[in-house]
Amino acid sequence: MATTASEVGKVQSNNRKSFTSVKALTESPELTSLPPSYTYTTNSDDEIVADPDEDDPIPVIDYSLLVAGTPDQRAKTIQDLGKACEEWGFFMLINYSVSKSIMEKMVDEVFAFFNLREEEKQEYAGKDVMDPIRYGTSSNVSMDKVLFWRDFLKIVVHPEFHSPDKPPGFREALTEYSRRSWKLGKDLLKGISESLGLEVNYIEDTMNLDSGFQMIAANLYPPCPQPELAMGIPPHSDHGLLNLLMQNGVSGLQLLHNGKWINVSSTSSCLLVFVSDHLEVVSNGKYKSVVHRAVVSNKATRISLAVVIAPSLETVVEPAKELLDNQSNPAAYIGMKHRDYMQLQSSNRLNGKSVLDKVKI
Ligand SMILES: O=C(O)CCC(=O)C(=O)O
Ligand SMILES: [Fe+2]
Repeated sequence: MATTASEVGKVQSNNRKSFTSVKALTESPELTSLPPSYTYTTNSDDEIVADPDEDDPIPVIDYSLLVAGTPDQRAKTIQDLGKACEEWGFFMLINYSVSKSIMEKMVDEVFAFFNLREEEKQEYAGKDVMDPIRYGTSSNVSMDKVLFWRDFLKIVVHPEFHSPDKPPGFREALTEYSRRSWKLGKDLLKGISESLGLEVNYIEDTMNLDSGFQMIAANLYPPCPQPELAMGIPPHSDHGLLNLLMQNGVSGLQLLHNGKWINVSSTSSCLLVFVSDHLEVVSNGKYKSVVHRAVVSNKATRISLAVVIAPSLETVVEPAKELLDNQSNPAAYIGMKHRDYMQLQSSNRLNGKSVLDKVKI
């Protein structure tokens, strides 16, 4: 009997839950059109997709001025940081302390992981959102009504470091990139604390970043035969405080900003920084986690690599008391343990800010 496209790449290994990766699907010669299970419908008639407006460009933050600028430069950068978090929930970071070679090495190793044989990758397949290493496809296969055109690898690297054993250079690249990006995230959170009028170490201390949760999420979006009918990741906001994203020079990210989907260009020389749900909670809604999605193309394979900088799993995340006032600024979110927030997210379909809405008062 002929193998159908949906069976391609389905590998049974060690009783783990196996699945068909998008990568395996695209390598099947039968694939000429999008399988119906991947057909995603948007209200595309109502949607506006645009490049950033010249009058309202995506904010750019210079990291070197934050950590090594004059007092005036640092003060101005903190102010810009606050404005970016408030108005966009997103900014591009330039002149940061992770070298291009470390980033390129990491992207190469991520490619090498996805290029392993399907059997080898499926060793890490499925199971629970709390698993330290998780290879998967779509978003949450047991919940998704439509499958998304994306394979992923998620790895928890702090407080305990984990890494797949293959490919051979992966662990070393991941060790270096995790360490550098964690430091970067903490430096940004110092500036963000100050931009809220809080002590420089406020977020670091109250979110228990000594045992904070850091996860690296690599996304692979292979070329898609009918990209206009498919979606890489549907609209969502991220858990955690910040998400630092790099990509391999192929575009696909869009942000929801003032009711429009804004294309984020593909430059690989900057890091893209997202305000995530827990920073929205801590700031009591002053800073907004940004809704974003990833669209796909039929030309090139896109890789993006997200670093989630988040409170320790046992931290109850709630609005900073120092920012609250019973009359003028009452708490707008209930407190919730980070671990419970993650579980809640995994039991919901990705859908805009639907998880954050559950902790809104
Ligand atoms: O691939 C992208 O540009 C977005 C990835 C993303 O939103 C995520 O990993 O949470
Ligand atoms: Fe995201």
